[in-house]
Amino acid sequence: MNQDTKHADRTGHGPALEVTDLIGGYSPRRPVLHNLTFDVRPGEIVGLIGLNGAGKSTAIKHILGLMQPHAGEVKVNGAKLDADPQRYRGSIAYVPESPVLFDELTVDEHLRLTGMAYGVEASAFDGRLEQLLDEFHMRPKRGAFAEHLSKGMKQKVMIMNALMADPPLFIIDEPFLGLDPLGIRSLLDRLVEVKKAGAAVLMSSHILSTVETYCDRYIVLHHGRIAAQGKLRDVLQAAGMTSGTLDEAFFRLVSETAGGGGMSDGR
Ligand SMILES: Nc1ncnc2c1ncn2[C@@H]1O[C@H](COP(=O)(O)OP(=O)(O)OP(=O)(O)O)[C@@H](O)[C@H]1O
Repeated sequence: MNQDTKHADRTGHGPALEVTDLIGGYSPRRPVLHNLTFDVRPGEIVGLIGLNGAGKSTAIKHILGLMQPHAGEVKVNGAKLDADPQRYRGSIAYVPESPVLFDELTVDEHLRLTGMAYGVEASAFDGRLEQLLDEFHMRPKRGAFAEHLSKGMKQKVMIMNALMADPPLFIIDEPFLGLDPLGIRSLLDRLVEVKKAGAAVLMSSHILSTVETYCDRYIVLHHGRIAAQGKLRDVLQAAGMTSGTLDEAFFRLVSETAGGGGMSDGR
């Protein structure tokens, strides 16, 4: 199958991720997320941005199915978690902010485990493994136990696992922490590739210049609400600006004294 149509065929024509009126948080009496509605479609990278404590990780935990919505719903690849957990979970690869690896497994073994968990065919596995080892400069470490890797190398293994799984939806939380400049470049190059191949990517990051350059749309979370979403012009408009950078618009939106926090649902 042609790379360009592969993910689109797997996901049909609907969004890879659909979040509707999501209210959520850690206690039903004190919701952290208030009526979040957004989607991520095949072939796009969407940036999720917000200050510390805005609710980005909480939103991601709801999307991953680690937390139950108080109200509203999340669909991945057209499926709700309770209705079709296999399709839901099998459609997501998640790269967390802090790497989570098995200390006693090697780099190769992690990738093999991921390949098996996501049903990667043996014929595709070897090619992907060799390519990832080269792209992330991890060939010399392929036999090393995870506990003997540096912090950035551990993060690279998490990213390589996600790329090995090659799912319709990538959820990536602050991926640049700890990565060296070559690692950041490799990741960004690959995100552009997977997007072109029809995957959907939701990426949370505080590096707004990179988010602006690489993301097709943005979601600005502020105090658990969507303060703006859409393309740069939509975010600028929500911030009361007609031109400027994402960074400038973001600053206006989240700075209480500047009268930020206006709502917009532009696409
Ligand atoms: N385990 C938890 N139990 C209770 N409240 C939590 C828990 N984790 C986070 N919170 C609260 O939820 C709110 C949103 O936090 P969240 O971790 O989603 O923010 P974030 O946007 O990911 O921030 P950061 O940029 O710092 O990672 C904060 O008020 C935080 O204190």
